[in-house]
Amino acid sequence: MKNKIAPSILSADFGNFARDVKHLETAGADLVHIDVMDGHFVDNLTFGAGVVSALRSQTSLFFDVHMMVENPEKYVDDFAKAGADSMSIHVEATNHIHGALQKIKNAGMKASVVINPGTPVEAIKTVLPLVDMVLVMTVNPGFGGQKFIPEMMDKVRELTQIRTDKKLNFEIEVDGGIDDQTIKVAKAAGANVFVAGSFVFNGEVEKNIEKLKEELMEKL
Ligand SMILES: O=C(CO)[C@H](O)[C@H](O)COP(=O)(O)O
Repeated sequence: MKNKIAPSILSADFGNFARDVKHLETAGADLVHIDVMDGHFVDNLTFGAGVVSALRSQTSLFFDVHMMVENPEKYVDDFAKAGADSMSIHVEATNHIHGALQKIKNAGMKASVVINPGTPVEAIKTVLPLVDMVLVMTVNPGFGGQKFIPEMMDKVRELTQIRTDKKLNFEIEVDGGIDDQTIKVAKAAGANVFVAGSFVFNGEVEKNIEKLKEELMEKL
């Protein structure tokens, strides 16, 4: 599967949000990772569909929206209208994960399921045939700048094996603490979509994305 770098705009300059998002295209990003937080599912608040809609005109890059909100199924139509290309929802955030993923697909977006560090792969086994991507959190969600949890790689390896055994096609994304070292560990385990916030936005964005891509090309 193609390796993709997905900068998390949680670490962008909120005072120059449009400029930072626009810049990601020329800086070599493959996706824009957009962290939506509601102050309930996680202890932080960010932005909603209105901001996504405003950013849509800034770039043609794929909008990978990560919903850290309770009952995300309530917002599917709003984000589809705002121009989201995919919506990732937590299995821990809804009683209706299968129906919520179907709703996302019916709204014309790619559907992705997310598991927190404390949640086993077992919890999402029944929806794997339905999803375009699985997001394995490599930190507890809510804040950027946390340390990568290496034990999560067992889950990435387990998902890679299930995908082969069941002949499924979902991508595997990792999110949290991804830098020029941990990206290699995640790739070796089987991930192909790498979310990086602080590593990308701390310093020169082009150089940081280039560094991550170089590390992906290195032989392990
Ligand atoms: O989902 C997130 C937090 O909940 C962020 O996308 C993630 O933490 C990225 O930030 P960093 O690369 O700084 O760890």
